Amino acid sequence: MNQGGFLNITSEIGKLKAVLLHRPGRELERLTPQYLHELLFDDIPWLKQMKKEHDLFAEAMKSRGTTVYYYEELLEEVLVNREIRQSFIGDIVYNTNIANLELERLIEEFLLSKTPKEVVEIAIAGLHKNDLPEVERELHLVDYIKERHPFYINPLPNLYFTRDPGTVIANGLSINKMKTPARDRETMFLKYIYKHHPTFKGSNTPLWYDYEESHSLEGGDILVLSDKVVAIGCSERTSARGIEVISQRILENTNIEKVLAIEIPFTRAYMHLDTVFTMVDRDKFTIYPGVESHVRAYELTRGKSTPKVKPMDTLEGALKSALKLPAVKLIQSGGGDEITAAREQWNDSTNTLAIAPGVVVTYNRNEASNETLRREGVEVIEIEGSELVRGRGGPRCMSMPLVREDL
Ligand SMILES: NC(=O)NCCC[C@H](N)C(=O)O
Repeated sequence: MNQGGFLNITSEIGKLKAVLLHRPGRELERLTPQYLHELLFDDIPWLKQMKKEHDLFAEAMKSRGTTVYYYEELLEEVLVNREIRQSFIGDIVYNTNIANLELERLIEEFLLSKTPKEVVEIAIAGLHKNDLPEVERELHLVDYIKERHPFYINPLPNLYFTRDPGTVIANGLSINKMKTPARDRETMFLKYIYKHHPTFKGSNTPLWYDYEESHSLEGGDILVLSDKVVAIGCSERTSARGIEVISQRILENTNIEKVLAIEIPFTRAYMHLDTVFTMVDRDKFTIYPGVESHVRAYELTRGKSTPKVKPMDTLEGALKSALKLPAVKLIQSGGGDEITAAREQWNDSTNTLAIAPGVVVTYNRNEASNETLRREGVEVIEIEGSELVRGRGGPRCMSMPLVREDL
């Protein structure tokens, strides 16, 4: 069924051929202590170092044959067309909640005077109130009340976690519905790329989910385990109904026969399934031991209008049965020490990115977890992540695979 189109993801571990990234930019320099929580950060990274680390991350993939695409370049190419640019600017302004038509018009005019590159930059880094040229206008109540908020357009510091707004499943794309307002606008960019970029558009690229739907679904929760099985975490960010809706669609329209819904504790430290559990080889997974006993798995199969649900006894049993494997290995992160495991999980030890079967990219700081993976026969490519990690995501979070070789 996977024919035509550019996108193809039929596993978590097939050789990675193309990936979508975002190189951290000026949006990170707009984080202040006051807005950290709202913008889903716990700390303020150093951008210059972050960029170096991100470039080395991209290089690690390129040197193994992966083509790297960047959000800002694709968007810029799309926005060269004036009509599309106008519509994009209209959508950005509409989504700002400025609630003042005159001001909205001024911002729209300001953005229309910018080049496609500048528009992309503002769309991602935000528009500080000081950046809009002063014009005489009557002040409305909303101007006074919202006066202290520094931005007309909020920055999107989480965009470098490209995993979350979009997910390729089989030959189609899910443009996800983000749970929090801080990340809402990220998904709109993907819609423009999907609709208008020559590499991505095409009638044979189905859309499995749309950000305009009502139930949250984030990419960090979606793991394409094989051409027949997808796992979706039910988490702080991804709703049970969102899982049902997308599952029924992929069960009806692809070769996928089962979706494993994996319930994890709803808490910030484990915001998505991939912060505690990732696939590293055909029958190997890494898992944060602190979460193992709290995880519940449900097997979903195609139903009439919504999937049939079967609760499973254990995660291990559910994986074995769905993947039709005689055994699976759950590799515990942290090298068997409870404190080390918790510390390293906070720094994304279990957020591995497989770039081929049994070959993963991880942060070098998670020494015990990396060592454990190696002992289990996994090749570990370490990258520096002292600044990148401050946004609370690892190599898997920072990548949106577009094309993998089938296994
Ligand atoms: N897949 C992931 O777990 N992504 C990490 C997202 C971190 C970001 N600061 C967030 O809270 O959404």
